[in-house]
Amino acid sequence: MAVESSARETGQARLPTRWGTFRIHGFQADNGGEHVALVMGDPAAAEAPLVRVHSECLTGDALFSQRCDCGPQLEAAMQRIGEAGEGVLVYLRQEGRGIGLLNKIRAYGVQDEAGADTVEANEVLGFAADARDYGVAASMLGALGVTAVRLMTNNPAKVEGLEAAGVRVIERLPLLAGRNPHNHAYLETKAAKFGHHFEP
Ligand SMILES: Nc1nc2c(ncn2[C@@H]2O[C@H](COP(=O)(O)OP(=O)(O)OP(=O)(O)O)[C@@H](O)[C@H]2O)c(=O)[nH]1
Ligand SMILES: [Zn+2]
Repeated sequence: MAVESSARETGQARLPTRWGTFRIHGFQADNGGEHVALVMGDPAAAEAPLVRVHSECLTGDALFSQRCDCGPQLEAAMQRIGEAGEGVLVYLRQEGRGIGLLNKIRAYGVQDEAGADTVEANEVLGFAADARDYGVAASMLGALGVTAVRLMTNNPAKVEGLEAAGVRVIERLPLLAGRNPHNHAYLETKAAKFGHHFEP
């Protein structure tokens, strides 16, 4: 995926959900990528609003896959923003840690057939273990008037990536949801190889 460094807003609308009514803002990245941000309250006026930067996972977010923890994390983040009455969910279309949906499915196949873990499978296919870039997320937050955040994530590379892109991460808030027998080994690999924090 070509590196995306900035995005411009293309339109916005009401988005009622189970957790309250957000405004959905559409963004187009400089390489044509399409991303959205769900906004509740007036995060631009807050010192450091609650923010989730969520990487697209069609299988987990929309198709109820239990191979990962993405769907329950997405729900938990939206619930927490709804309870707070203020915050931003940046939904980044960086499927499969940036390699895309079809390559992620190939990587799942390598995991199933060759016993590779999530990192090894990407490497077998010639990809970086994590090909994501957070420049576009920083650009979207900036367009929404947000420069400092309380970030819901377990991933230290996401904190570093956002800070390198100019977002001040005041606090990291754990987002523990959706552990199950099918994703246990995947989550252990994330902790061992990417340093994800899974302590409560
Ligand atoms: N290439 C690849 N991508 C995967 C795999 N499993 C999940 N993903 C993708 O990984 C991304 C989510 O990354 P995670 O590492 O689970 O979580 P994170 O966003 O880095 O960290 P959190 O903020 O704590 O959720 C989504 O884009 C998923 O589609 C896999 O086995 N291979
Ligand atoms: Zn997932």
